[in-house]
Amino acid sequence: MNANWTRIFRTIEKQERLIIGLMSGTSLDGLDIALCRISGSGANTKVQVQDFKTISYDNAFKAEVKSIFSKRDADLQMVCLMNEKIGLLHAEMILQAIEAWGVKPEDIDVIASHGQTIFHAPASLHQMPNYPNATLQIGDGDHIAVKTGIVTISDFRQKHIAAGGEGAPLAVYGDYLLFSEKGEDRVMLNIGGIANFTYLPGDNDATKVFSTDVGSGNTLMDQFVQHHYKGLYFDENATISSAGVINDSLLKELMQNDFLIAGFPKTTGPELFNLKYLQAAQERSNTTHLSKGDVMATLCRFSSQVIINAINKCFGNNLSPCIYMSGGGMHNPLLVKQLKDGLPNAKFYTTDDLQINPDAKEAVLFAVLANETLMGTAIDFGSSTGVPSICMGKICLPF
Ligand SMILES: Nc1ncnc2c1ncn2[C@@H]1O[C@H](COP(=O)(O)OP(=O)(O)OP(=O)(O)O)[C@@H](O)[C@H]1O
Ligand SMILES: CC(=O)N[C@H]1[C@@H]2OC[C@@H](O2)[C@@H](O)[C@@H]1O[C@H](C)C(=O)O
Repeated sequence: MNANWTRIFRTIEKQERLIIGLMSGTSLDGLDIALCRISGSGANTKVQVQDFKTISYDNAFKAEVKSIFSKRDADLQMVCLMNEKIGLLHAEMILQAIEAWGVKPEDIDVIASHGQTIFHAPASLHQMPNYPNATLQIGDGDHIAVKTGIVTISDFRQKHIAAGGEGAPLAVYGDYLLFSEKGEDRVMLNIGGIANFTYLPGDNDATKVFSTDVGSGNTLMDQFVQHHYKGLYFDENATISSAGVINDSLLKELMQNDFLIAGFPKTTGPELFNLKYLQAAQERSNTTHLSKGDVMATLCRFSSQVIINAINKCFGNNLSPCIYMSGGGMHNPLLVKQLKDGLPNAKFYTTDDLQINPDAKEAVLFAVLANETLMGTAIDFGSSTGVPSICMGKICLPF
């Protein structure tokens, strides 16, 4: 038998597995690396985050990824080259992180690699008859496995599509396994480039659980800042947006999109929410003359309003869910204030209150998905929620 399988069987038999979860999201800021101790599986999963680090991408690399990111006319050779380059870079970053933590590669059982999404095209977005839901993550897992010598599970989203989903959000699985709590209606709200949430009903009924994207979290604000403010990558602490004035006409036009009124679950990306989307809304509302600060103030309000509307739609205005935030947008004070003002009945927390560092949460969820790939059994999420009962990921062997 190939010795890789002996190793995988030993991993499966262990009481506790050391799994590295990786996430590199739509913000393209860097690679999140979470070293997780995971025991059990399914509803008995226990995770302890032993170490966490985000290793930033340098500007030249960000520019390379941006040249092919969510672009319909991307250079195909560059896509091909970047598939290898991202895999190699992620492997180097993992080795750098574990060296800093004093951990040896042979102590790690598995790496769970999300890769870098470069295009997300659910049927609702591409609107091409006779083509399925589609999504593409690059940064090949074999490079990570070979360079680190660690079994790597990668490319989680394809199985979700094969089983009838849109390839996202995958947070639903880990959120359900780690954070469901009897007696408490929970919303696990992640404000990354795209904002999404998982609904966890207090009766723990898996058939009611779902996860959905709601719209732009930070991506429109980030894109606007990067385009108009030389040298800035995002609106740190909402300095720019706080100084601007919300323009109601522009806000109203930003809210006019079929995606925002479609039912749950649904997914999207910067393929929809981009500077062209903003430009079209500005033209429709005659606000192309608006100051940069006022545009930023309006974009921040747009992000908070789509989140508020989606949570209200899920709970009705009178219910009082507990909202556990994660993702970079929870560090934006203006956005969070608007959420709190707009959802006065909700109680706000962060996943820190559930012992998971909010910046690490998505990387941890991929570690949990890899644990399920090895150990899990199907969970019945019912037929109505768009959450297929499956294990995901491709196993890449080191030799
Ligand atoms: N102090 C801060 N003030 C304002 N915004 C912030 C702050 N810190 C982080 N952010 C926002 O968070 C973003 C990074 O978020 P995050 O790392 O969660 O994104 P991501 O993982 O790439 O997204 P996704 O979940 O869509 O894949 C930054 O680009 C910025 O917009
Ligand atoms: C296709 C893709 O990469 N989608 C990401 C993105 O970032 C946030 C949102 O859009 C979410 O749908 C998803 O990531 C998280 C981790 C998910 O699948 O749950």
